[in-house]
Amino acid sequence: MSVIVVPDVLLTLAREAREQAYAPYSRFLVGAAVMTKDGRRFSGCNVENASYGLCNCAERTALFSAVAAGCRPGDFEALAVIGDTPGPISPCGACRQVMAELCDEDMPVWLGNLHGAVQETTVEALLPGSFRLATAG
Ligand SMILES: O=c1ccn([C@H]2C[C@H](O)[C@@H](CO)O2)c(=O)[nH]1
Repeated sequence: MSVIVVPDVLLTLAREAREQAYAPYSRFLVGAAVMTKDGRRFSGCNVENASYGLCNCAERTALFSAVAAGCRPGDFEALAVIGDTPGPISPCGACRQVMAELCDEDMPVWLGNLHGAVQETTVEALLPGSFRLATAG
């Protein structure tokens, strides 16, 4: 079964998740939301730490929540991300690699900001030639 997902639904979820961000160090709040092909939705925010390298981005929080609920590569339909950026937010390299592992290459990714900007891209466009192991999947 596959569902039709529109950007607005996921961007709204991402915006709501952003309100939960724990970002006392950067003060840069980010929200993300992912929808599965069978219609389940998972959201996430960035979670920072005094040991800065442990900070987790909103995109990975959302995707890892989905995996913790049983989702696996191939299960995802779309992802949305929102941050307070002048233009559409640009996911970091680590999150692009995680998307490449878990999501289909042609899966839509909607990148927004608080002012209504929305850029549609894909997992492959965000990270061409991502690292893969033959054993994954
Ligand atoms: O796409 C992005 C970019 C940054 N951050 C977080 C990481 C860190 O907590 C803060 C500043 O980089 O924003 C995200 O969650 N997603």
